[in-house]
Amino acid sequence: MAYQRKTTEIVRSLAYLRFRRRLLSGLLTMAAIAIVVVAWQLHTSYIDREAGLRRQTQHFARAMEAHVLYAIQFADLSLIGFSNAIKVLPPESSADTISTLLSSRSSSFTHDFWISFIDANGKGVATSNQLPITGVDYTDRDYFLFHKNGAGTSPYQLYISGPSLGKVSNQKLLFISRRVEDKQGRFLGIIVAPLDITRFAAVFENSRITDDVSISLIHRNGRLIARAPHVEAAFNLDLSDSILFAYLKKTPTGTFRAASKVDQISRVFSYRALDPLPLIITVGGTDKDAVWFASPTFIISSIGLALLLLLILLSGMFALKSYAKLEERELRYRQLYSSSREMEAKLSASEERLRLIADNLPIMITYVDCKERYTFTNRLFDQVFEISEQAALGKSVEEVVGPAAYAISRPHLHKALTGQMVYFERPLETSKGVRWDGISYVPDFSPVGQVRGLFVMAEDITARRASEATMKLATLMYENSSEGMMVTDADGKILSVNPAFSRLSGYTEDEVKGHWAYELTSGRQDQDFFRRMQNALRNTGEWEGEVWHQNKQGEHYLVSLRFNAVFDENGQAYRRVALFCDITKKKATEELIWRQANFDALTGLPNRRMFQERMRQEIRKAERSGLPMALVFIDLDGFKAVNDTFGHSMGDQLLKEAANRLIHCVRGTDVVSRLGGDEFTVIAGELKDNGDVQRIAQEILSSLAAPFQLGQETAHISASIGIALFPDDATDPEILLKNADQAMYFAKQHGRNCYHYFGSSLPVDKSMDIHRARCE
Ligand SMILES: Nc1nc2c(ncn2[C@@H]2O[C@H](COP(=O)(O)OP(=O)(O)OP(=O)(O)O)[C@@H](O)[C@H]2O)c(=O)[nH]1
Repeated sequence: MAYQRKTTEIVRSLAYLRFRRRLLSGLLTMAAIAIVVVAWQLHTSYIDREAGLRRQTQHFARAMEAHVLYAIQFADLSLIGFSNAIKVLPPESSADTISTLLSSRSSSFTHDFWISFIDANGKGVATSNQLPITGVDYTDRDYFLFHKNGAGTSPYQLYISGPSLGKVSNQKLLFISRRVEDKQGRFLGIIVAPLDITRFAAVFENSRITDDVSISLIHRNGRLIARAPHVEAAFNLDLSDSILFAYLKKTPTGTFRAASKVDQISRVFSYRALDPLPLIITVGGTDKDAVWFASPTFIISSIGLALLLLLILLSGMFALKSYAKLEERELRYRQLYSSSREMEAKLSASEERLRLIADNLPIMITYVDCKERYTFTNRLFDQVFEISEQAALGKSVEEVVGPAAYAISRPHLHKALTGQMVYFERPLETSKGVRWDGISYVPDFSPVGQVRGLFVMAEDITARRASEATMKLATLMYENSSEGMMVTDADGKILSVNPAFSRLSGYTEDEVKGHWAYELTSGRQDQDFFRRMQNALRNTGEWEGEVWHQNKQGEHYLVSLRFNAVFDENGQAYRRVALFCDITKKKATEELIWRQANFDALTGLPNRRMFQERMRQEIRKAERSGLPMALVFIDLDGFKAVNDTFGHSMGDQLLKEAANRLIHCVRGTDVVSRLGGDEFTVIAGELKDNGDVQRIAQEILSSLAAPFQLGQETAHISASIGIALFPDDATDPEILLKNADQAMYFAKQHGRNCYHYFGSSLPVDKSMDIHRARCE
């Protein structure tokens, strides 16, 4: 996922960058075009303005030309008039005459110029304005030299000299002059009109429509005559090396752009050569006042361009933003689409998995809608109800489960449809018998909280029900058994006991729970006993036996105990069940019976039966050890008389005393028995010395011969003893007894109070070896 997302982001970024690059180049192209268009427009505007300026300066130049020509012509007319007048004056006319003549007409002159007459010698004669020029030498003036020398070439030519200061007036003047001749053509002098150039400058100044306009009157010799503005500074400035004169060589009128030599301002100059006069009018103009960047065209263009650029920028940004949004949306859609596809695939897989799970679950799963109709069933459901899913879908619960099962389900169904979770158990008749199901109804809520159906799960609990019944029975048995029961863990720690155990031991379950089972024992058994028990439990899981327990009151009681192990699925014993039964009384009864059967009730000695048993045992022992064994048969002598004399009970008392004395006469390993009446036996085993039996017999004879104190009475008896040896005298116990009896008989026959050996190798009579008791 992380890798995919990263990849998507990279793709998006690249696309975005590509779009941005293209957009940027498009916008830059548009901006460049807009700038070019605006620049072209501005340029056109500039050209137009320049052309306008040219036209304007040309127009001005023509106007100024007219003005200058008019001023020159006007002054020239006066020159011509005075020239003709002087010409006709008599030669002897004095300077005063000429002065009068000039003065007479001075009122008709404007203040722009006056008239002076200079004689043929270059001396000032008179002026129209009464300036004292008489006698002033003008021979150095160019106009004097021109007219004097050039008389032959063009005697009436108007001469315009360069600007200069008046010698008398000291004013800035432009001199126009004519030659004056008499009728014979002799040179009389020069008539000069000094023109006040400030007048020109004033006219020029007044004619300027804007401050940046310059109007100049220039002489052909390169000297600047009059100018507006800066007339003072510009006067007589030498412009002969300026570009104007370069143009003049090409054409008498024209326009060019150049920096003014006077104020260094770049202007468009239009010039006009006032041919044939040696004068040039220049009018220079700038668009300074109509500042180019303040011009409407420029402003509009600039604003338009700025707006256009802004628009381009904004549209670019908008386009970028829109693209980013679009891309983002597209990415989102793509992710959504992808995730929805993934989700769809997951859902499909999940649905398949769910179906797989549902079909393989060991429980029935269905979905029932609000109308109690199945919309989903799993395989087990179909198998149990022996119906295909297709057939089950759309069918009602009652139709599928049958009226009997439905009658049980209906109230639960209705309860679940109210929104409650329901669990109940229901039997179902199937073709395989009765099946019990634990059924859960889980309501399915719509997003608005309404129950729109039920998830139904039915678990087969037939076995559990049966097991529960068994358990119930087992519990009943456990609780009501007369046998004590105890459950421990594998190590013997008590987990539970039943009431019978409590009755038996006096302990309640709480008192023994958690204790070790061996704590109940009385301590009568040794460690070996418990070790054997543990081994048996470990090896077989079972043990059975009798154990002495101690109850709560401290009393010991014997229990018959049976341990059985309960194994887990791994075959390990994890519980042990013990059954207890108090056998103390039974055991006592058995003991009594046994004692009664095997012991003499009067003396407590083994009786004949026990004697025989012990005989067999001793014979086996003798056989194993190879040591001889002796059977000593004792019969009391004169006992009947004791009975008869002192009574039966005294007889009994004597018998008991006799038994006691016998026990004291024998070794600890020897067995003393009473065969009945006044007959006793001693089994003396493992005889290492032949004298052992003899010593016993002697001891018995003397012991029994001693008087018996029976209450207030004293009784005297003796004993006759017969001895038979194993294996010498017999190997069979019965024969051995018979032989011993027989030997005793012979002892009795031979005087009593003695013992006699039975010897099998001797004739009966002779084999009898009678021994008298020491007391004899
Ligand atoms: N007091 C008493 N007498 C018994 C018991 N059993 C048997 N007797 C009697 O013991 C006597 C035994 O008889 P005998 O052995 O002939 O008497 P005895 O006087 O010893 O005779 P000999 O053996 O020949 O010396 C009989 O009188 C029995 O009645 C018993 O348990 N108690």
